[in-house]
Amino acid sequence: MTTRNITRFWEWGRKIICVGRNYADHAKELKNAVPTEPVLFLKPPSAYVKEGSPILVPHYSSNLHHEVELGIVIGKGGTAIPQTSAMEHVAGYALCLDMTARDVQDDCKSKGLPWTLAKAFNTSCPVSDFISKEKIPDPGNVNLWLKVNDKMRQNGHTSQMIFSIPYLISYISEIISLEEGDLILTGTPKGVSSVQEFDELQAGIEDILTMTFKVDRL
Ligand SMILES: CC(=O)CC(=O)C(=O)O
Ligand SMILES: [Mg+2]
Repeated sequence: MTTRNITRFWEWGRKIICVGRNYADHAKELKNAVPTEPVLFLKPPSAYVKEGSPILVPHYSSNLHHEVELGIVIGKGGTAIPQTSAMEHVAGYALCLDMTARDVQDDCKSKGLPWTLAKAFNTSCPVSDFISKEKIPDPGNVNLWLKVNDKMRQNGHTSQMIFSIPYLISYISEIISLEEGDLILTGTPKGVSSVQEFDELQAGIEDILTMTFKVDRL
C-alpha cells in the first residue's frame, strides 16, 4: 500500500477552495463591494503547477492577472468545524497564486455567469513547497509579496484579511466538507496586475520561502 504524504498535497487530487475579496484594498481596486460574507469559488486539482513548470496563459485570454495568496493545507477533515477548533484541522501552509483571466472574469461578471473559465484553467494555481505549521505560528500576521520581472507589484499582510482563517475554515466547512489534502486560498491583497508570455514572477512569504514561475503561452 502506498502512503500519501501531506507535504505533497498537490498530488492528492483534492479540491482547492478559494476565497475572493477578502482584502478591502483589493476589493476596492477592482471596484467591488467589500463583502459581508466570504465569496467562494473552486479550482480543480488540474490547476496545480509547481516551480519548474510554466504558468500558461489560456488561449482565450489577453489579460492574465497574478494574485498572491496564503494557502491553508487541511490536515484533518470535518464538517461544520467550530472556529474554536479550526486550527487543529490545519496541517500547514503554502504560498499560492490565484491566476485569473481578468478579461474573462469581467465578461462572466457582466453576464451573470460563473467564473470557471477565468479561474479554473490548467496552471491557474501555482503553489510553493509545503510550509509546516510550526514555521508560521500566527498565519494572520505574515507578509506576502509578489514581483513581476523584479518589480514589486503586491506587498500585503494577512492581518488585512476581512475574514480570519478560523472563521473561513468554519464557514467553508458548513457548506463544503473539508478533507485531508484540501487547500484553501485566502484571498489576495491589492496590486494585482497583468502578466505576459516570458514574464518572470517571484513571490515570497516573510523570510520563510520564495518561489519563481515563468509565464508561457500554449
Ligand atoms: C475579484 C477576484 O478575483 C477575487 C479573488 O480571487 C480575490 O483573491 O480577491
Ligand atoms: Mg484570488
